[in-house]
Amino acid sequence: MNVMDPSKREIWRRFVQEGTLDQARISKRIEESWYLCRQKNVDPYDGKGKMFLTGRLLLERREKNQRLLRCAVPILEKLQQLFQEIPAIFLLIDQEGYVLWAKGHQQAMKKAKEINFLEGVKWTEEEVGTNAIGTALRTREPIAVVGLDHYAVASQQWVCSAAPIYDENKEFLGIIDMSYPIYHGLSDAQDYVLATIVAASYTIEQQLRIQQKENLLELFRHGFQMEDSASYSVVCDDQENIVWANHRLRSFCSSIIDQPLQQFCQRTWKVFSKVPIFSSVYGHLIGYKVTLQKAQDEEAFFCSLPSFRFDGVIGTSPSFAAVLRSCSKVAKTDATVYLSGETGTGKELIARAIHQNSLRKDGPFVAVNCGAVPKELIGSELFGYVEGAFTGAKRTGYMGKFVQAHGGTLFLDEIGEIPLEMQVALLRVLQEREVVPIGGTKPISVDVRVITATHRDLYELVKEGKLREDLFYRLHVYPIKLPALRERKEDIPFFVDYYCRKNGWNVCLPNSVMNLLMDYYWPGNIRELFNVLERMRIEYGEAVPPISGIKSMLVALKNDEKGRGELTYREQVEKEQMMNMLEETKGNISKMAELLGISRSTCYRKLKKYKLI
Ligand SMILES: Nc1ncnc2c1ncn2[C@@H]1O[C@H](COP(=O)(O)OP(=O)(O)OP(=O)(O)O)[C@@H](O)[C@H]1O
Repeated sequence: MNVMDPSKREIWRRFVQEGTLDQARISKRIEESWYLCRQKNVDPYDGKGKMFLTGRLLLERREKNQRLLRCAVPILEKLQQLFQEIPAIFLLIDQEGYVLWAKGHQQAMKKAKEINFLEGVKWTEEEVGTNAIGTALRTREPIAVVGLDHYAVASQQWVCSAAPIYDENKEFLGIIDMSYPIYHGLSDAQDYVLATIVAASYTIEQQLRIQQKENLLELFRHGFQMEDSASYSVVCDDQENIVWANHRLRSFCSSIIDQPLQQFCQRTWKVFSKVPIFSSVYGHLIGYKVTLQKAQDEEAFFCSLPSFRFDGVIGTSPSFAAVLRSCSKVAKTDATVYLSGETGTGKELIARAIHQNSLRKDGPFVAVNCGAVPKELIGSELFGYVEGAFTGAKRTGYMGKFVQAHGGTLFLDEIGEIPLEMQVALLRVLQEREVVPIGGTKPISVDVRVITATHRDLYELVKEGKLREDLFYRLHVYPIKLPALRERKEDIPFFVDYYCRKNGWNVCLPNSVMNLLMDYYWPGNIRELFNVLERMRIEYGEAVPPISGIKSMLVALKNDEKGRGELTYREQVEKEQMMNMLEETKGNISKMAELLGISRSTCYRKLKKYKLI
């Protein structure tokens, strides 16, 4: 049918004025659309665009459709060049009918402006009546709408051809359109124009597929770099669908690929870090590198202990879960707790957790490392002294740790280091709940819960004659044994995650490094593990640490440890103190001796003994 066919105007007039339609003279698609427009109360005498997106909203919509724009715009621009003699415009429309992009011949753009056929306008059947864009949007089929096929007068001077675009998953993305005001040079050319538009939409779809494959390859490349990561790592596309998962995660869950990240995580996993990945060719966002953490075990554990709070790593080991279970039971009571466990296993942290979960939580928590206090001062440190009690005593006297802890908890670490003569006094305080400061006569009542700890077996100390048996029974009321780190190796990755999170260390530790950490003996336990991680952080920053470097770090540590093994606990504490002083005074021995309150020659002797000079 000729675009100018005058009989068509009569068909249209009779439909909009009298409601009758000569169906033989009009295509099925147009007929269907006209009825729809009438049902939706579209004004046939208007049809100009009315619904616009403002600048920011349009930008957001373009952002959302950037993938489509990136593939379609170069092809539409190519078409425009090919048709440059013709006063036409080319448009890209999103899934909801908003014009994302429009460009064309100046003359056609001017005419389009008169009917608000511009970027940002909503060009659907409901808004402007039957038109190629709106009808293709509804039917998802290519269509040419010519002159009086348009339901509303505003577009009746136009010939428009539109075709839908689908992505690789057959999902509808939008429409491309070529429109021109009725033009004699192109009469009856609408079929050819439509064919061109359909071919262009096919080319865009191919381009989308190619880019999708390129992006996927790039995402995989990022994934392969994390294959050996000791953490649980995934790579997602820009829509946050998982496209790749590392070996460690795949060994947990085999059907992870293609799942939306959020759906996969649910309550079992937590996102630990999420780093965007940009295309190396076009620079746009193509996905994310995501590190996950297991949430399930901690959550499951807390479900069974809803009221116990522990601000540290729990992990998945049954041995530590048992420790926390005991803590949650005893925390509610006032019983004296005895914590045993090697150095650095978290005894102090557990003592604090018991305090924080007890009724005394608003009172003080006072910790004393009995092994670090000179033997002759332990009495005054614990029980205090009155003014002028001994030479060198403070003029004001000193409130001992028992009194300081009144209403709260006193944590006596390395209780085995308390000299025997002081143990009698300690026993009395524990029995009477009163302290008499050194040099004083008046007892002071103290309401203190006592938690003690040693890194040695308490009963061995009794057998060796270093601990009074009666004191042993006073202290050994509720014993809790903390497992060594080597007995809870499965928790090491959780400690590593915890350390990284706490220190903002964004590193990808390969499996080989994590295996080394898990195989090490860890005589210094958690404290030592954190020290090693600290060294790794200083040495390698966010670069992947080489296995050889970590190996030699651990060998050096082992050698250090051998030397330390020959020292008593007190000597170890002293050595550590001297090392710190040496650093603080920058090797000035006179100053060091002065600070330590010992003679220069004693200082020399001790430095030699500990092989520090
Ligand atoms: N479960 C845990 N989660 C996080 N950090 C922990 C945990 N357990 C221990 N740590 C950390 O390890 C280090 C050693 O812990 P802590 O001082 O409590 O051990 P300890 O057994 O009392 O050591 P020592 O016997 O040498 O006094 C501390 O930095 C502590 O914060």
